[in-house]
Amino acid sequence: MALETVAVIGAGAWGTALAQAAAMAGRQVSLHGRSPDLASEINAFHTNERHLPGHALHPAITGHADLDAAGAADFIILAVPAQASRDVLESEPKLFAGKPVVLSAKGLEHDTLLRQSEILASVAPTALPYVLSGPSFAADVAAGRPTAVTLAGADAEPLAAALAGPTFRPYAADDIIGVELAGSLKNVYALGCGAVEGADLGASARAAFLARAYAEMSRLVSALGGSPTTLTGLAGIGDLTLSCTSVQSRNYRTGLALGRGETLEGIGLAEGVATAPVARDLARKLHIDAPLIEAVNLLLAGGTSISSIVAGLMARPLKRET
Ligand SMILES: NC(=O)C1=CN([C@@H]2O[C@H](COP(=O)(O)OP(=O)(O)OC[C@H]3O[C@@H](n4cnc5c(N)ncnc54)[C@H](OP(=O)(O)O)[C@@H]3O)[C@@H](O)[C@H]2O)C=CC1
Ligand SMILES: O=C(CO)COP(=O)(O)O
Repeated sequence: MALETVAVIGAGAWGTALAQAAAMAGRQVSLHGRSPDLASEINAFHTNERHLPGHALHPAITGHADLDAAGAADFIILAVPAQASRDVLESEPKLFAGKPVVLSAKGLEHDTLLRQSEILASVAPTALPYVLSGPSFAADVAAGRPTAVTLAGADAEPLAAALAGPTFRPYAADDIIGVELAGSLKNVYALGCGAVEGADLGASARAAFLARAYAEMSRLVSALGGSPTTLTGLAGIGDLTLSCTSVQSRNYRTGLALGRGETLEGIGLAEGVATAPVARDLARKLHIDAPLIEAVNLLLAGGTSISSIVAGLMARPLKRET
């Protein structure tokens, strides 16, 4: 199967960074947003100042304000926010039929509780699903800083090779479920870790939160059919650590602001806010103990102080560490 040309749908920070990585890997890239002004900016100036300021984009990237040119691409990368993926897929389902589609949003769908690959399967059942996840900030990828990610799907090696460059290293994997859940859940935990920091609860509390988040995530991944081994890799502990410790993460910064009692304006997309109630509902449905996801939901709902949320967590019955 030819993998020379790629259409990246979603010209936000991540879509633009992945377009840059694909172009640096030698691919011809069409980058599809929804603003004619942005398409003109990409074509005339090779920049995306709104979503990825300060980066010179590779000349192999062309900007588009519709999906017309995407049909000719050998494979597609979908990079719109998790709650927008269905709309985009449903707007042009034939575009995805029979093609490799790399899903890169990190979130679970409201109401349906579906993962991104489940949404793709429901809209375009013949599409070939792949999931790209792992510790990778758009600005780092676009700047050509060394980044390693997981690319999960059937026989993912050729696609990994098509995206690999001197500074972008995808590792092929099989476990779509585990990789998707890890990418989605880490955003919820990043909110919690940010809040721990924002409320000045200390570095010990943050490390405890991170370790217990890993244990909780392992329970959920196992119960939902993923492999806990996936969590030992880039998409698991790699991304959880990055997002729970770096102020570059919008989810972490959102948690920081919540912990400090500040407003959330200007931080940008924090996928964990939409995914937190979905993760809670999934855990409850499966009778999985998920106290940290419950705690983050309490925090997001407002009306309960952080100190009483933390007191509730600390007062839970003592148990063996599993
Ligand atoms: N930024 C990062 O470092 C990383 C992000 N991700 C994931 O990538 C996904 C996208 O995030 P990111 O690019 O950062 O977000 P941004 O906010 O930077 O960009 C979102 C993009 O999606 C477009 N969009 C929003 N809603 C719709 C819609 N309904 N239909 C079509 N297009 C839409 C926006 O268009 P418009 O500009 O017109 O509003 C914008 O181009 C998220 O799931 C995130 O978790 C994953 C790894 C790293
Ligand atoms: O997923 C990311 C890094 O791997 C980006 O994190 P934020 O969406 O929290 O900025």
